[in-house]
Amino acid sequence: MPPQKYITHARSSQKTEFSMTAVEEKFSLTEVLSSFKACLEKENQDVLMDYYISGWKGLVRFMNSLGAIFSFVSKDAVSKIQIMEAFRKSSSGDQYRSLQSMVAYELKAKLVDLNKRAEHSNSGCRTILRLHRALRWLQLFLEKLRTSTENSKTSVLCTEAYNDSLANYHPWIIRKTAMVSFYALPARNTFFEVMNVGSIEDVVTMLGEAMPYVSQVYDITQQLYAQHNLLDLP
Ligand SMILES: CCCCCCCC/C=C\CCCCCCCC(=O)N[C@@H](COP(=O)(O)O)[C@H](O)/C=C/CCCCCCCCCCCCC
Repeated sequence: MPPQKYITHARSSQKTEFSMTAVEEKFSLTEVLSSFKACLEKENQDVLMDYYISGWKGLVRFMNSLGAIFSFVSKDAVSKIQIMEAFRKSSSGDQYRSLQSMVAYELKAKLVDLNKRAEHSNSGCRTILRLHRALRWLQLFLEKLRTSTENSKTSVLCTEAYNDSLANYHPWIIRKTAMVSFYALPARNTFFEVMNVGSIEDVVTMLGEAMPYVSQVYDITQQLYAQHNLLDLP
């Protein structure tokens, strides 16, 4: 259950195209981020796959509401989500209950291509690594938004977050395409509106409360992958 303060204030009179789409789809960033809190199993700090996937699905819904220009990004995220859902539904689904159980299972069964993509080109470990890197971008971007000022440009915040995270893993052509698409991002105030959380102050409060959970999921995953030398999977 999301914490009490995470109350969504559905807005009835949004004016922009971005806002209308988000309202129609009932997107609330609060709910999406609460999936990342739910990921964390209390007893042993395992990261639960179903909530992890659910968090990503919510983010993709949000991204789709930003317009077709971001479809190249959401298509890639969707295909990775689908790979993980297929593993979860497969006969080995229980092994994919958490990121920890997935790593243990795939490594033991030699289901991960460690040096070159070959027989197991879409392993769970590799697929989650791509989403994990993107989670770092999200963490940086939302923190920048949280601490931004009225004059901050979302395209600049997004570019900075991208350059400090995902860009390090993308070839030139993807980096250029991503940079161009960032200019199409809505302005800061519109962004805050489409989050569907409430006033700017409410958004800042919500992000301050929710981001530590996203960071915890990121840190635990990073440690897990580092421990097993999986941070550079091809
Ligand atoms: C109100 C604030 C809320 C923000 C919500 C943001 C919603 C974000 C949703 C999804 C984030 C992007 C997920 C992208 C996954 C990228 C994984 C990746 O790196 N894939 C590449 C490598 O995969 P393989 O080829 O090795 O299988 C792949 O090549 C990438 C292709 C697509 C380009 C990705 C560009 C990433 C830009 C990220 C910024 C998105 C900006 C959206 C702004 C809201």
